[in-house]
Amino acid sequence: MFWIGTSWKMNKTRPEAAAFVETLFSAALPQPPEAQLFVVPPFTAIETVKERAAGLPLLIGAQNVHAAASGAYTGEISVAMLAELGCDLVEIGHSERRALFGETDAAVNAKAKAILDKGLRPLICIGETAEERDRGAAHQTVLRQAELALAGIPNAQRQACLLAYEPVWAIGEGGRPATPAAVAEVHHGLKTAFPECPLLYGGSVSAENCAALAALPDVDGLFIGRAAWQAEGFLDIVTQSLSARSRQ
Ligand SMILES: O=C(CO)[C@H](O)COP(=O)(O)O
Repeated sequence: MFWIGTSWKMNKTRPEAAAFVETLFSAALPQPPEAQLFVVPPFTAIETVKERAAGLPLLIGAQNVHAAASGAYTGEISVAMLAELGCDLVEIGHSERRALFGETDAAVNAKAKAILDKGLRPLICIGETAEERDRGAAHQTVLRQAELALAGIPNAQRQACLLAYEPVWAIGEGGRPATPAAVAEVHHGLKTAFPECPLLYGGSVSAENCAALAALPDVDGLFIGRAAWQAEGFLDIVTQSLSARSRQ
């Protein structure tokens, strides 16, 4: 199955989220087992997306969670609260959360376990910085991050864990897209070490490079930011990626 999703980061009001979903109804969306589509709205739009997307083959995620079940954690949200909203998956370990909000590998591991305990899927982001790549430590960095994120999680449960390789230098406006060759190399190493986990690529995925990335043998999905924030862009990438895979 090929996974294709987008995180909206801190973008979209509820009307904007509803409009995105409305556009998806005008397309014939692929379904499992061919593909699994997902969107990861900000917390405030999750319920809107869930309600408006009823009947669509679309999973809904959240962008963060606290590992504790409840308690005095002002500003935080538990897995049970996300499950109650109908979330299917929770993104953790994104480089922006690691760099801007101090999310550690230990926190990612605790969150992954809490997410799995409630029957949701963790979407675990990993990726090396430009400095780590330049000194030849890209493989070592992502293998360490994945190992720490999955520590103590048995193989049977790892199948529910999505890994997203997102090199930090490839993310966002200032990012430079990773070449398919660079993605293939890192994905091969990760797939060899963690064969149970579906492995997605993210970081400047676009209409221009999605087909080449989707065609790579160790890429089980694409995790898209800016290029999929408009529904038309998302649908274009879905169509191109799946037809690239069908040509393999
Ligand atoms: O999280 C991401 C995908 O949703 C990632 O940060 C990539 O963002 P993009 O570079 O804007 O595609």
